[in-house]
Amino acid sequence: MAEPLPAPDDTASTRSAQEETARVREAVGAVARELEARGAQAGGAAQDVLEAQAMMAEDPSLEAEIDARLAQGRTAERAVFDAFASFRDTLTAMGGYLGERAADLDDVAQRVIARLRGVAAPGVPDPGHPFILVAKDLAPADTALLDLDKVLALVTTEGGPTSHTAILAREKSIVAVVGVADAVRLADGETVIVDAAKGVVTTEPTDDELAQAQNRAAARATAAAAPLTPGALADGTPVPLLANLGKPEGAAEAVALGAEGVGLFRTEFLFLSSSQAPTVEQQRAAYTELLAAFPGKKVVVRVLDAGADKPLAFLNDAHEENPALGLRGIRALRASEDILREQLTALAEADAATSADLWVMAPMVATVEETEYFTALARDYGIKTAGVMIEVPSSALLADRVLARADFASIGTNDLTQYTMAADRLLGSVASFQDPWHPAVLRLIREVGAAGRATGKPVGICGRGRRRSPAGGRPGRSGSDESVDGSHRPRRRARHPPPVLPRRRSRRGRGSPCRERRGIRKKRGAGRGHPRQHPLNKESQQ
Ligand SMILES: C=C(OP(=O)(O)O)C(=O)O
Ligand SMILES: [Mg+2]
Repeated sequence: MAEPLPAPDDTASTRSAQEETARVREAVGAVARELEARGAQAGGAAQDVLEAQAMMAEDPSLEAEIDARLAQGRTAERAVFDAFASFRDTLTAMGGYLGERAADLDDVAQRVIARLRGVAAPGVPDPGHPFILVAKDLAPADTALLDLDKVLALVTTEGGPTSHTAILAREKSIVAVVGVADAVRLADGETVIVDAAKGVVTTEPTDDELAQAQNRAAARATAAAAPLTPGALADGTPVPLLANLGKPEGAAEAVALGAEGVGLFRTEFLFLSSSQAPTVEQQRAAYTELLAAFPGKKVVVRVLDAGADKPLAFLNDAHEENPALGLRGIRALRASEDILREQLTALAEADAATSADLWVMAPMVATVEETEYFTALARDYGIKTAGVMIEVPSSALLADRVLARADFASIGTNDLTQYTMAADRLLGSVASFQDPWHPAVLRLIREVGAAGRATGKPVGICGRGRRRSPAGGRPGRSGSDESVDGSHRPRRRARHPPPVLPRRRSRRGRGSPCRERRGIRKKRGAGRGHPRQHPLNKESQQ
């Protein structure tokens, strides 16, 4: 990636405001179309991200900001530069997920300015051989179309867990470690090992370390190419690998990757992209498509989990200071029971039309009483297997009593960690607390496991925390309910919000090769300048 373009001079334009406006419109339109085209080429989450960037480029508020500057006699380049910078500051001040969108805005501005100047937009360099790309951050448009034969791994000095670089790297299984501030000291041509599983970049590796890294990468490549077998622990204990899906379209890929069923199907996608609840018919069609892909297999569907990171105006438009502690999940559904009843109707109808083994569960259940409420209602609608998610410490602590009423439980480690550690899962500044391997979280999980054993009820795990064990990214080796699909990445919901008045969005898609805010091992003072490439061996993900 080339250096960012120099800031345009702040001198008065020699063109008329109308001429400059026309130039800006042309450049912005061209950049937006190019981003859309790149998105269409990349598909998946990248498409959503790039379409969101295209929307950013053409945001009316931004246009007004640019026009105001043009009216003051600024050049098109300077007006774009300043208007985008002002938007960037707004987003940065908001922090967290939105703060991390600021980098996306920079990329759009750079592209528009490059267009206005008639030069190429900054992009990924091509040194003509495989290399490790070290950059401040990478534009989604570049991450989405990275040539993975050339780019062995990616290290960024900026960006957090919810940066688009991180999200897209996960989707493309790019070995990546983001937020490594010390990486500015890496020098061109230096050999390093990028270990995304540990989140560590090792400089000056010894021959032994290099050999070990190469062996691990080779072992993972072999595992990835091995025939699919049912999920099992190393000692042979069977643990079915169940997919984690956010749309029925992900089912075919999950099956191809060895999914033995579905451990979590998030139904939000049907709701979050529209201003009103989908009809029973629409829902039935979606659920039928999903269930039809898994004949005879277990498919766990979660009823709508709205609120907090997945706001739904038609369900709850009240302002809440702490939405994660507010009317969300089963609480919100209970307050709008007709929506829950319709969803259960559609699920029961889809179940009747297919031969999958449908299990239905409620999100954010905090009490025994809520368990009773949901399971009774679900059974009224003919749902044969009704359970709850354990993602609030109270239900983990009462798991024996919860499981006495439910047919099964599924531990949602994302929220269970958030609530146990009192750390907003969307907030980059407390991301280090979002560790499902924390002993406090593990203790709660042990409670639930013990309750499952005592009651003879199945207990699964459907959160997507950081995996520690090397699973080779191969579903059949994972031995857990980890996702093999990842369709609940950013594209899991409506289009990305424009930069003004954005909506909070959840981040998902963890358990990936990408690691955040990690360090450099064996630092050494090397020259500055970025980005740099490092021909080297690739240390693969977990
Ligand atoms: C699976 C979970 O639910 P979500 O991530 O959708 O909140 C969880 O909380 O672990
Ligand atoms: Mg949850």
